[in-house]
Amino acid sequence: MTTTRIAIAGLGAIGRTLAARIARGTIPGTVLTAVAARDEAKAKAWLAAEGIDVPIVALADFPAHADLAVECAPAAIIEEICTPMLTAGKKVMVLSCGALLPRPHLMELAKTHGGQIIVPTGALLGLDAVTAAAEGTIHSVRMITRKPPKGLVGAPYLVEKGLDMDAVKEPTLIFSGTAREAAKGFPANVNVAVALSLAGIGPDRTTIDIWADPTVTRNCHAIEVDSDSAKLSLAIENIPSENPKTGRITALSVIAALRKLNAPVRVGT
Ligand SMILES: NC(=O)C1=CN([C@@H]2O[C@H](COP(=O)(O)OP(=O)(O)OC[C@H]3O[C@@H](n4cnc5c(N)ncnc54)[C@H](O)[C@@H]3O)[C@@H](O)[C@H]2O)C=CC1
Ligand SMILES: O=C([O-])CC(=O)C(=O)O
Repeated sequence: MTTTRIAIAGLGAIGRTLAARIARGTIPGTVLTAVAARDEAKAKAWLAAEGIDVPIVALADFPAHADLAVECAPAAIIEEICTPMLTAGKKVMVLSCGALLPRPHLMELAKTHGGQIIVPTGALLGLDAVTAAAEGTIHSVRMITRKPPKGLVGAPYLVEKGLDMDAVKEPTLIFSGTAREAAKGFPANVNVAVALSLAGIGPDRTTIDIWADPTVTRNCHAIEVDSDSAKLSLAIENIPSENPKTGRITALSVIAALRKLNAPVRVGT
């Protein structure tokens, strides 16, 4: 079996789950060869406590260590992670996929050097069926997201509009627009809408309503797709991880995607 050397950028809610699983050897065909962290001392202590023996390296040095980097860091540093790997013709699995929209040059870089940007299903569902439907004609894609107000705190859109999530006492529609606009206003909250748009009809035709809803404890996403091959009605209720903005299933989606890389049997598109 081929072995893919993996580097992880960001040891937060997603990165730590992922690092522990790969290092334990539970994903055949993968080996953890490097990590990058903002706080090196904290990362070193965590790696030691977990018994993970892997170097902490600069993002620029990832290509020397890995075939594939998993980006699970703040959206703002996507360039620092993707540029060296893609220039070296390597692969990057991107969780902060909303940050790809204003940076089409990263996709060009992948094309020019024979690298690849992989956007996993992440905290969503149904991208298999949406990509299949996109091979025919999709008429519309609509998403409705409901999150507990604390899962939205800090979003630039809320800051700009002066919306206080502590003051929300009943379900409140706080945003309605395209996936592209949502990615700008909520870069750490609705990467899922961008993944959906990239699978289907693009960020300017995919629409999303975002509700701050104190009656829910999970991050809930509902999707309606109308196409010439199928009508899809999908829903997922994500249990938040230690990061209230991020569903627990996100790291598991990355693990499932990594397992498929070199598996002798591969299920799903
Ligand atoms: N595509 C999807 O379905 C989903 C995407 N996400 C996105 O994935 C990303 C990661 O999410 P979480 O793990 O929950 O975030 P997190 O905030 O728990 O972890 C991010 C980590 O990156 C580290 N970091 C910051 N600057 C760094 C640097 N220069 N180099 C290396 N590490 C650095 C931080 O110290 C932190 O440990 C976020 O952008 C989030 O919005 C989250 C959930 C679903
Ligand atoms: O976990 C979720 O429900 C979705 C999320 O944070 C994102 O799309 O960035």
